[in-house]
Amino acid sequence: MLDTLAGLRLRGRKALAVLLDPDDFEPARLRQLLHLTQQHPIDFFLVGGSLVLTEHQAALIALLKAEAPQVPVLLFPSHALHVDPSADGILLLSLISGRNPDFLIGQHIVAAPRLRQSGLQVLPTGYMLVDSGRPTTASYISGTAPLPHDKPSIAAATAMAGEQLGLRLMYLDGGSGAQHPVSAAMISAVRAAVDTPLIVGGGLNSGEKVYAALAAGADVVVVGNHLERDPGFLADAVAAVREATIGQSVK
Ligand SMILES: CC(C)=CCC/C(C)=C/CC/C(C)=C/CC/C(C)=C/COP(=O)(O)OP(=O)(O)O
Ligand SMILES: O=P(O)(O)OC[C@@H](O)CO
Ligand SMILES: [Mg+2]
Repeated sequence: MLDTLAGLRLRGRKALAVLLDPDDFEPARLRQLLHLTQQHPIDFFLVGGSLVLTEHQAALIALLKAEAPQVPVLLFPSHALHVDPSADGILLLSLISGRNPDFLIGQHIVAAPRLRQSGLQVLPTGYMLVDSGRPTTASYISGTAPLPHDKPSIAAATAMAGEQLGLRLMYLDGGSGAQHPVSAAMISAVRAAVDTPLIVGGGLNSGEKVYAALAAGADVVVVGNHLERDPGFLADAVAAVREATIGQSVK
């Protein structure tokens, strides 16, 4: 999976990941979305939420595997308890924008033996929360301050340090339902600072915002909340990803 992501970047091919929150799992609505992905294909499912209060994660993954077996499912965990061997891989997040040891290394120690046993592909990911205009669940739950929105150079140095420590992907996240997505200036500063694939998400609720994140240097964009509310957004997001891929190849 890491090679697939690195390959996307080398070929200038942009990718779309759809985030599904187990706590919002409604099988009928999910089937409708999965049906739409046949017309508008996506690259990955991310499964996770800042809390995961319900027991729906396994059922959600089972439904994805049954109805869209060709799309890889990556866990996007907020806690060691969320390791589930029925997915294909896991974004093993280290919250490098924060200074909470539990989310830098603590949860990882608790998860390590089960993770090894699970056979999941591990994708070591430098996870950076970025201020998006209001407190987000992820920053509240992790007890960390996000990176300042208007300081691309801090984000770039943070990503650089993450890469030097061996992390293989970087994820800039404005947080679920962000008021302002991560800025183009910050995305391009991080893009210039590291060679890893770059994932960007949070508040991408229009085709224009998806395109802008990709044009600034994201390799993968994540859409969650807005798609849960309006499945019709899938067509716009897929079109924006295709356009950004074409834009990349004519550069
Ligand atoms: C080591 C393992 C297996 C887990 C720890 C993983 C770490 C360090 C997580 C970083 C901190 C954190 C709370 C991340 C949240 C990531 C996530 C799943 C975001 C999506 O959830 P939201 O959409 O923000 O929340 P809602 O549930 O409110 O929609
Ligand atoms: O739900 P949205 O705002 O699309 O954000 C997706 C993801 O990046 C949040 O962690
Ligand atoms: Mg959510």
